[in-house]
Amino acid sequence: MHLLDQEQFTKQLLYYLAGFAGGIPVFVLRDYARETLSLRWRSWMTSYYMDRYLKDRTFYKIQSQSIIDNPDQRIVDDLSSFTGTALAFSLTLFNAAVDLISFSNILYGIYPPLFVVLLVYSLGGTALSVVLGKDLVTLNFMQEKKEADFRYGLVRVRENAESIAFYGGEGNELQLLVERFQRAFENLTKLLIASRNLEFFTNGYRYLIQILPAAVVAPMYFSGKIEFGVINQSVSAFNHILSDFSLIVYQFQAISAFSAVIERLGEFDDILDGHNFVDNSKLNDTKGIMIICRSKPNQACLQSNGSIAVDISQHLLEIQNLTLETPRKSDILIKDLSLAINDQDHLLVMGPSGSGKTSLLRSLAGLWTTGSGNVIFYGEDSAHSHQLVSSEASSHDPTTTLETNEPEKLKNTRSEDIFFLPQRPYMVLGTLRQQLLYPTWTDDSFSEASSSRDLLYLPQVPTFKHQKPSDDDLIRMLELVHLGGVLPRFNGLDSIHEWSSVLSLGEQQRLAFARLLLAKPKLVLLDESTSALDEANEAHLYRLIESVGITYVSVGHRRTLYNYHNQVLRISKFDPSKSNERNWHLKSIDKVTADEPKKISPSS
Ligand SMILES: Nc1ncnc2c1ncn2[C@@H]1O[C@H](COP(=O)(O)OP(=O)(O)OP(=O)(O)O)[C@@H](O)[C@H]1O
Repeated sequence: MHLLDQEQFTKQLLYYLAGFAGGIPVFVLRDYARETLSLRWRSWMTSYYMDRYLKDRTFYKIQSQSIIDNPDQRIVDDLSSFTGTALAFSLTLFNAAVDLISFSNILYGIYPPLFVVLLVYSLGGTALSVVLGKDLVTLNFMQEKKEADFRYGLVRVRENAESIAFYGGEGNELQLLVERFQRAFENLTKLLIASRNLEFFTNGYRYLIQILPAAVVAPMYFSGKIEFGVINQSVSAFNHILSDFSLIVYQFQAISAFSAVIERLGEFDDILDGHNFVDNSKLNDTKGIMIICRSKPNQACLQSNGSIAVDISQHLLEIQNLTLETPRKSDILIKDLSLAINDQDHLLVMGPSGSGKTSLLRSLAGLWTTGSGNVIFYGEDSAHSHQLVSSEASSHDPTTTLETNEPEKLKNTRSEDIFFLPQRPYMVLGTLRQQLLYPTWTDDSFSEASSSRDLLYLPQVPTFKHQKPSDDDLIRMLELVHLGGVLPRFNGLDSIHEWSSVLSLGEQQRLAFARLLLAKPKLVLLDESTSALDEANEAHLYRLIESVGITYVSVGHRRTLYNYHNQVLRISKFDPSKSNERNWHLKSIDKVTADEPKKISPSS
């Protein structure tokens, strides 16, 4: 025995210090590498999920069919915890496997039955903890949802701050928010109780077994079969193996939270892959509205029925026997509509509120496909000729579409020859330049300069035939739509503001027209796009778009709009008792104004 061996002590001290100096960088760098890997994985997954979320109008279908809650939270929080936890668990599993191999030998060498008892004990404990904690997965799932609902409530207050302030609706908002928080709070209380109950079991499981190795091995020491140090060795090996075998028991709460995250992401993934959407056309037993893009024929040719020779070389849009129904409930809005729109043949759609004017535009845009009939867009460029069918209608046999001599490709992208201006001008988050370029071009100065570019899954952005406008073009366009004053007010094109709050509705509508004039499509569908403008500005904008050769279909109520259109489509509310009658009629503007008492001229 070495008593008072200072030399050996110093040597051991130095070993310890050397181990310390070597170990610290290894541990720190291991954690750093794990975090970096998790971040890279998250970056890739986030951009991959966002790409699929925005593709094929999935975001619209999710919202309009209310299929899953809070897709935003799934992209932000769930993906982050999935990547972080998945990596952490993989490392924990790896460590446990290495640990198990190292210590199993030791314990098995000391006393094999102890190893077997430990194995049985931990398997039993794992099974019991799964039974006791089965509610935790559901509770964690609900907790994620309720927290996200509460946060979304707060975001809505921020987005609608002005309307709420005008209404003086703070009291109601507070009550609604408190209710949402309360739901999250109640669920969290249940979650805490379930965790507490599980903790009773986990702690009992952890400490009850502690006396076993000493109790079993100590008699062997007393009978002189083993040395005293072996008792400690067996207790230590026993505890290592216990925690390796008991990973599920000890980490049950983290595992149940992870399962909830996987469940939420799995659900989202199915939706993004196109499963679970309601196929309204199948529900309603109708064919669905087909949207077809074709290249324009060079000369007059026969129409598909082959009977009458019609010059369709000037056609931009043709609607054939369109019967439009609302989604799900399938109330008929428009019955058997057929019309054609030629170049510079501007159509005004009128009718009482709720008759289906906006819905007609929705069907032309492919957002609503419930009903039957065909919508054919004629484009200039055969390279852009394709059959555009929304995903609901795409389940139909493509051979049932119109006969055509041209090859038609199934594709689900919007033709750049058509532009839609929705009823509510939409302002994107970003600079004034981005507002103007939207949606035709992207301002990629940020992503090109960004150092994280390589980490992201970059979706392919379609290229457009028009060249991207220069800053001078953008400034000229702002002046053209009478928005020149906005530039000095907000310090140029690079300024970032909450544009939907800092610009008046009329200014936003003018900005939307600037986008339209920059994109110069062949055809634009305008849904009450000048409703917030004075008559002089309205007349100015209509003349501008006509002068650059854009043909337009407008929805509106004002009679001043007669001045800028050639024909009027008047839709009346569909009467189910006259289900075979059409609820629309088309008149030339001269006939309409002759029937009306007085044509109203703009004050300009
Ligand atoms: N998502 C939907 N599901 C079912 N019905 C809908 C949906 N959206 C709108 N509707 C209904 O369809 C009908 C037509 O709506 P639409 O917005 O086309 O009317 P509109 O003629 O444009 O009215 P307004 O002039 O008031 O804007 C309305 O009765 C409306 O309630």
